[in-house]
Amino acid sequence: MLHLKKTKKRLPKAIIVGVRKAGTRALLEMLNLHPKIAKASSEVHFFDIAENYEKGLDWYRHQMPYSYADQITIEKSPAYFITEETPQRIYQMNNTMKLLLIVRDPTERAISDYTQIYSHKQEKNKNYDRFEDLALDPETKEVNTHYKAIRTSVYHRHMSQWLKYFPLEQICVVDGDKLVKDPLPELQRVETFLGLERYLSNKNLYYNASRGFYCLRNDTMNKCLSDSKGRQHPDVDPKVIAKLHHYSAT
Ligand SMILES: Nc1ncnc2c1ncn2[C@@H]1O[C@H](COP(=O)(O)OS(=O)(=O)O)[C@@H](OP(=O)(O)O)[C@H]1O
Repeated sequence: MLHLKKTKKRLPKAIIVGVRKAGTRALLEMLNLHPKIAKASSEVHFFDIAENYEKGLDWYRHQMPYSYADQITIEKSPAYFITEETPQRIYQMNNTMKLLLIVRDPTERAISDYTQIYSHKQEKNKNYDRFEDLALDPETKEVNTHYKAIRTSVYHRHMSQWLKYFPLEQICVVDGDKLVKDPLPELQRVETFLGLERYLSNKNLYYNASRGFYCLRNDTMNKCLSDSKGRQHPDVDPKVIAKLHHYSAT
């Protein structure tokens, strides 16, 4: 009881705003190994879903974990990054909010996004188009810039909305490809950005060869992320990949 008295639900001081399929869950879970971080377990979707936003800040606070005064509450909702209203809404709540954005090679991210939807369709025994057929315009055979998985990967377009409200110093961009290969340096950059003492070390991370990813450990547990992370991507026609790479680079 005494313990509970010291804790309460607090609004986040940092938010992982996206990008979907870039490693948002890995980033949140890894940061949560730090004793000064308290994470909201599920995606809250407060700022991007009108129905939730209308419930107000008390509702939002209620979705947060209990935390001590010296902890940083953090939530992740990857759809925030691409939802136009979100930057202004976060700014209105707290213009000192620290924003974390994790990105990944845009073409790989688009294929990962496709793979998630494909896998959900398969679970329901539904057919789904090939990635190539969605990613290219059926007539011109050029990149289909209307396809959502491709639009989401145009990071600079979404970023410009955030920069209308927040200075770059308030946005920490994490390299999702580096977080997969060698997570600690990325995590240490985030610790510094959040004003936290260095705590995370290689003791908190171990490579699991069968998963092909780093997994997490502290004094009481060790765990890998769920199987929905690290799905096998389809073999995509290299010509389509080349077109997408070219599109991202221009
Ligand atoms: N340590 C570790 N373990 C497992 N997975 C890891 C890890 N680090 C990064 N990733 C990558 O995270 C990708 C999923 O990204 P998100 O968590 O942002 O997806 S989601 O938007 O919340 O659905 C997921 O993408 P896919 O491989 O395409 O499934 C992973 O590559």
